[in-house]
Amino acid sequence: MENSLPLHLCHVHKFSIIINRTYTFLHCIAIAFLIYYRASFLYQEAKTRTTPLLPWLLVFAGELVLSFMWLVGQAYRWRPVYRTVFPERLPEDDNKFPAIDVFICTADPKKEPTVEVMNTVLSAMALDYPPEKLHVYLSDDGGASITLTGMKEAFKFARSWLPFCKKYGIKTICPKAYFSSSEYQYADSGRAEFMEEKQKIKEKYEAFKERVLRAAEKGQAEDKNAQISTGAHPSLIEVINEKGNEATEQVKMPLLVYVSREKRPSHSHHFKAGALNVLLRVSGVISNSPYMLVLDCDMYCNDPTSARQAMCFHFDPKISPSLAFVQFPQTFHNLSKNDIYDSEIRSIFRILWYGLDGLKGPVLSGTNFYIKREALYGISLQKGLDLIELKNSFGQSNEFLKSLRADHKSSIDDGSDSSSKLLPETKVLASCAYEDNSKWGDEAITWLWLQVGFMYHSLVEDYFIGFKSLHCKGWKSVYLNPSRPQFLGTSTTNLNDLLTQGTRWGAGLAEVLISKFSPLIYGPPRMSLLASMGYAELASFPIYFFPLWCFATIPQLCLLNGISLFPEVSDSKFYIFLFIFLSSLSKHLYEVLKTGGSIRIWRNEQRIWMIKGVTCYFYGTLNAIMSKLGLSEASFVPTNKADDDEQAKRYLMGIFDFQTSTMFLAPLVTLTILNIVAFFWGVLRMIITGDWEKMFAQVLLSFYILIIGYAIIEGMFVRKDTGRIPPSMTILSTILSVIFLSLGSIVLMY
Ligand SMILES: O=c1ccn([C@@H]2O[C@H](COP(=O)(O)OP(=O)(O)O[C@H]3O[C@H](CO)[C@@H](O)[C@H](O)[C@H]3O)[C@@H](O)[C@H]2O)c(=O)[nH]1
Ligand SMILES: [Mn+2]
Repeated sequence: MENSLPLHLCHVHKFSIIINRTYTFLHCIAIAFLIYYRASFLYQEAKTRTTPLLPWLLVFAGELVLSFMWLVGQAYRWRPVYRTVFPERLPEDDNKFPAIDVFICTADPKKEPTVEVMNTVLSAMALDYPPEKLHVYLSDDGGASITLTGMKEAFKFARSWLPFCKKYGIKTICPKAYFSSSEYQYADSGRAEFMEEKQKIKEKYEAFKERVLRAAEKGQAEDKNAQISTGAHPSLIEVINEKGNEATEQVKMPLLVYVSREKRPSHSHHFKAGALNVLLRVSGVISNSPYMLVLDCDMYCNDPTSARQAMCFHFDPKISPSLAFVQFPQTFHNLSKNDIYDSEIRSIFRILWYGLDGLKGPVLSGTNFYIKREALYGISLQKGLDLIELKNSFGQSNEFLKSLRADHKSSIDDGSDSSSKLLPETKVLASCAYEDNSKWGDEAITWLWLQVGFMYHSLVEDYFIGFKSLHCKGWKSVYLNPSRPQFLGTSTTNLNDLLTQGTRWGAGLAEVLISKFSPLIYGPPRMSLLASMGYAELASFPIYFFPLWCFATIPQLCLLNGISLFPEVSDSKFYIFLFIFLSSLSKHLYEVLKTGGSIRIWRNEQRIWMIKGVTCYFYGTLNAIMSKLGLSEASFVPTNKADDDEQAKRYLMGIFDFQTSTMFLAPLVTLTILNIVAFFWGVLRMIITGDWEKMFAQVLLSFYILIIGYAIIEGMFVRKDTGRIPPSMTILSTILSVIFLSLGSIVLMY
């Protein structure tokens, strides 16, 4: 019986497909008309033209970029699919399950508080999976003693926490979340024994937390002058489970390993991708599980069943051979109902990934995925392998090379004491020099199979490896978004963090876009055109800066100079523009509403798209170009996961916090001022001349920008709190707009 029932189902959403394709068709026709209208202007004789060429060309270029983005984005709308799984149909015998290594990365104990990181560790240890098949590795790029101390404390607490979760079938397996959730308050509250035990565990948790916090305070003082500030430290690997204690242990515990790789200023450490590659090697010689779960340090497991859910796919012989990973969405515990910054990155996880799942599979999303080890090694482990080739690719460690053999038994399986025998080897594997003369992270395409691990080419290592090393090589992925969030993380909830993160993503994506791995060039020979288009839209996201800057400045400048850029309202061609404008807005609104959103969420998404477009996408593209020219170096500044009360409060109340750098504020405020001036001038002009048709489109555009960006006007003129836009910024931006207007008007005259 067991075998006849499917482990998972895939539903194609027919209704969405019909709506989406009809919309694509109609919008396409309208865009064709638009292009025809703009292009025919160029064939007019110069003398008969009523509009100067330059602004016309700029706006046309902006429209072309927008149309291109829209077109490649249709890939996501072509065939969205939704999946369900039936973990209860998996084999009952624990022995049949493959082992899983969990990789958790942390980098900076100041930005990533140790107690939170340990909560993630504890939640991963408490996954509903045979404990002897679960191995949890924490990579500590900060090399901070507090993290190691924290792990030892966490392990002690896990001895009580894991049995408690198991005994009572606790769903919220992250202790911090559990003790502040309703599951704690109400579940099973009738049973005295349960309540008593729960109280005891809570006390133990509090004590654990206290110890870690105290150690952190002490550690901060010690670390101040030590290695952590220089970013250099030797490698340190420690297996936390004390050997010999196992017999006395009441419950079996998953293996817990601390890994801090060596860091030297002379060696580029390649940020998270570098950390993950070290984890791959170290775990390779210790547990060598065929599957891995990758987690950011702030992404805790919110449900014990994700591993079994993922296995529903990895167990299916029909799709398993080509399946690289199962991706769960990133979901967050700190979101406000009025998510003004779109911290949820809503469209990605609620719309786009379903679309890709119907083509080739979702993009690897950095965290929350169960991936096959073999897919990351870039070779088929079954085949006979040449030793020299292997050393050239994987480095010199014989122990590690042994782990590549299909018949290899990991040191854990064969019962040998991993901590004493293998630790010297793991130190070598975690050293800076190990990757010299190897293919780890290498993006060269000299020989198709010669790339190993996570790629170093881009700051969005997740996107890049998913594209280049997995999907382009024929691997597939699936997207699973069950109604109960399986993982919950901390999202950026203030403007400064959001834009800093956005700039990093923008730079990473633009890096890929302008490289030889640009999805539209590198993709189509290796995967379907539609899937390449999906990847291309993401990679091109940063270039939204161009149309957004054009549309926030050129029509306004022209308006102030009495130059019309769009057809008059009485001209039938005006309706092409109106149709395109309204059709894109309403399609966006439809998608938001269909996925459970509201008009307010739609407004928030429009606004944050504009804000990011003129700031971080612009700077991201700039960074990518600079680093391509060798003028600057990439940097990965981890986001802040410690809460700032004042900023968090503002976010929860839906109020923008403008405490960010001039670099981000100046463009926002300048463009807003420019649009205020243009709008009022335009209205005045309409009233005075009585001719409202000629400039209607331009006035409407400014009006739209102003109502969507009203929060900025409020920040400048209405608010008095510390999160407002400082008056000095308003003055600076006014000066900038005057300069822009004067220079622009001079250029327009020629
Ligand atoms: O040198 C570094 C820098 C970062 N990290 C870790 O990488 C993770 C992600 O960093 P975070 O600061 O949270 O960045 P986000 O922008 O929130 O991360 C998103 O974007 C990254 C790519 O830019 C992906 O790797 C992440 O999975 C994705 O959640 C965290 O666990 C960090 O500790 C390291 O291990 N080493
Ligand atoms: Mn993060």
